Amino acid sequence: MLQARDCTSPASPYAAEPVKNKSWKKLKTMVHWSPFVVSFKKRYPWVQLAGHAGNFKAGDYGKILKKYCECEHQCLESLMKDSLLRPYVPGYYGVVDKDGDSYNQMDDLLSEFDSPSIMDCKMGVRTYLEEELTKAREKPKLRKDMYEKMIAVDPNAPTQEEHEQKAVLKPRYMQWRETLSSTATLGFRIEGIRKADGSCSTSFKKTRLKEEVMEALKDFVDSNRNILRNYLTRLKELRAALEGSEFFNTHEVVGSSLLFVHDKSELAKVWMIDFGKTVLLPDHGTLNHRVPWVEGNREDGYLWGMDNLINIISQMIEE
Ligand SMILES: O=P(O)(O)O[C@H]1[C@H](O)[C@@H](OP(=O)(O)O)[C@H](OP(=O)(O)O)[C@@H](OP(=O)(O)O)[C@H]1O
Ligand SMILES: Nc1ncnc2c1ncn2[C@@H]1O[C@H](COP(=O)(O)OP(=O)(O)O)[C@@H](O)[C@H]1O
Repeated sequence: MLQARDCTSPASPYAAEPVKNKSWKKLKTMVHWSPFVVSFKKRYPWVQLAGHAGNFKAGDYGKILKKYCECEHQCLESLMKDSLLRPYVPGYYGVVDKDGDSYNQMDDLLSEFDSPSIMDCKMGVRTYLEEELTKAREKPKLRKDMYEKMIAVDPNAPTQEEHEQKAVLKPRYMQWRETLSSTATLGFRIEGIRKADGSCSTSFKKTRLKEEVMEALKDFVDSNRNILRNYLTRLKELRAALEGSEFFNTHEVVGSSLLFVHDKSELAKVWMIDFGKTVLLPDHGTLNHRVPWVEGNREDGYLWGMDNLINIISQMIEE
């Protein structure tokens, strides 16, 4: 597991000067935090565990700004009207313009915690939209960056042809990531963890087996069963809310994460985040979220992943 020294910094919503990142460039290997909290009474480092670099800035008190995405804006607006799911997503406060860019303003989920430990779990069996598959067939776009990311993990993963092209197609890369991790077999994967002691890791790309996931979760909560119990209660409540939610039943939820946050008071909560690839189904369609995906049915395996996550945590509590 990577230690804090392996995690690069800074670039934070609270940094006095934005770091000159190639914005939109992926951040995956970075966990950044900064002590430059300007708009908060209580000073705490803000952590971005995954996602696109340069995507976040500080918002009003207790709020953050995430680079505007129309899809996410629409979802968050609908979610604010979904009484069942609203408690499980960051409160949304509309679009804000800052320094020439537009942002979605939402609650900072870390603000109620004292030195929080954080985990990002990407939900579902599929991490790309069906339309990305169609696009890749109609207009194949070779991705050198994804080839580079692939060989960094496993130099033998690309095919002969991919080696020659030094590039791969996006769905191929995404599927490879799904089968390498627990996405394909458990319906969720750990993307990153930052613990209260400052240690952080995004090295879960090969965390695939149930036992490996359990090991990572155990380390995340420092073997504290009370915290696990609190997470379990929250996850079960969230699952019940999802099953009854109009929004959830009518949307394909892809690439969305559960953000786990706890602190030493044993307060432990989970929220749904990242709705950049969550889309309303056409023609009043609905999804079951548990049946296997076959191209065309748009199933995402979200609830199947949730069931597995709940079972794993239950087993950890019993053991
Ligand atoms: O995690 P790694 O292996 O770095 O791969 C990333 C993630 O899957 C991103 O999903 P997420 O944003 O949910 O983390 C995805 O962004 P999209 O959401 O745009 O599909 C990136 O696609 P590109 O942005 O096309 O590079 C892809 O390169
Ligand atoms: N509302 C929030 N409150 C606190 N942290 C957040 C919030 N939204 C996102 N984050 C942090 O930022 C990371 C990336 O968020 P995400 O929405 O997945 O970005 P992207 O769309 O760039 O993938 C998460 O793993 C989490 O650490």
